[in-house]
Amino acid sequence: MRALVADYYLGELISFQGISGGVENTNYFLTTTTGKYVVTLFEEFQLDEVPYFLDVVAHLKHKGFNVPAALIDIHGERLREVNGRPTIIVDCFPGGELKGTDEISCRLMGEALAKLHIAGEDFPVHRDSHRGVAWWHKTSKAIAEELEPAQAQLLLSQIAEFDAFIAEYPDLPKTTIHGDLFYNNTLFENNKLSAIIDFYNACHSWVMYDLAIVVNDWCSDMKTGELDKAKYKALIKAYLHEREASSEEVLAWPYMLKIAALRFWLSRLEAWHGAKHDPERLAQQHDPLEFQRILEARVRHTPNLVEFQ
Ligand SMILES: Nc1ncnc2c1ncn2[C@@H]1O[C@H](COP(=O)(O)OP(=O)(O)OP(=O)(O)O)[C@@H](O)[C@H]1O
Ligand SMILES: N[C@@H](CCO)C(=O)O
Repeated sequence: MRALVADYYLGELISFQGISGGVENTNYFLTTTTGKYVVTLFEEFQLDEVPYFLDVVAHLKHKGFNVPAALIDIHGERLREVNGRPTIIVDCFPGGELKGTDEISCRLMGEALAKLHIAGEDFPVHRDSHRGVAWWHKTSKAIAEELEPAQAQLLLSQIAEFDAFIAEYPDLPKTTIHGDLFYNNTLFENNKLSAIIDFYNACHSWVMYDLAIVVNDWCSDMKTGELDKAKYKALIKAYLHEREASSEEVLAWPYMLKIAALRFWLSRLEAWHGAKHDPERLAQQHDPLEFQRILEARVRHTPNLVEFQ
């Protein structure tokens, strides 16, 4: 860490500490004589895959968003390799993670998300998600064999339903999306949204899909999967105030809520199965059942998008 810090304009190393909680990357809080930073070692990407994500963040920062752009080292580079992993250093933002969501934070998130979607429209690189359509086709087939018959049927039938829908609407609006904007990827300070972090699932995809990812995490009761109507209303109303939905997007909404729930059910199942022989890693995994319950709840009932417009 001392050698890494010496290659930046960050003064002297004072201390560093691993951040627990994340499941995709290795992160450290870093304190130097010039301030506080976060070091991220990417565990899932090769060096040449990372610049896309750094460019997305730089684009949004340029447009005024509080997002963690990679710092430049003394060689003029923003991306390095440490222990064989692509590595960056970013500013540490003030504020903290929410313990849970409420109507006020949902309203702030809805407004910020719409602005983020508009700002992402002119980002020139259109990269598909590494956990998008091709990934969920392949992974669902492999995972289905490990599931109970009813679970496998839910997984495969929902993908088939989404495929049939999307084939009818090939021009559904897309933008540069965050792709993983759970409330633990935001920071709040004095009841204000102070930063959006962890853009490493960003991609070019459906706008409504990203909104559905956010709604499923921010507005669901994790024990039952059901939507909290007040949070849902606050988030959707604030979003639609900033960015209107087209008639096709309104039609797509129920499908997007279900496929967004399925995507996280599947990634959690994949991670869980990958870690099942390693108790330490298994204990760190997010619970796949939470997103199975959300998917089941959206299959039982999908709310209307426009009733608050
Ligand atoms: N720039 C930052 N400023 C302040 N805190 C940060 C910053 N980056 C990360 N953190 C803290 O570190 C935690 C983990 O970071 P991050 O979400 O990027 O890791 P991750 O491994 O991708 O996590 P997950 O996979 O669970 O989303 C965040 O929840 C946040 O509390
Ligand atoms: N937000 C993801 C983990 C990181 O991508 C989840 O809760 O499954």
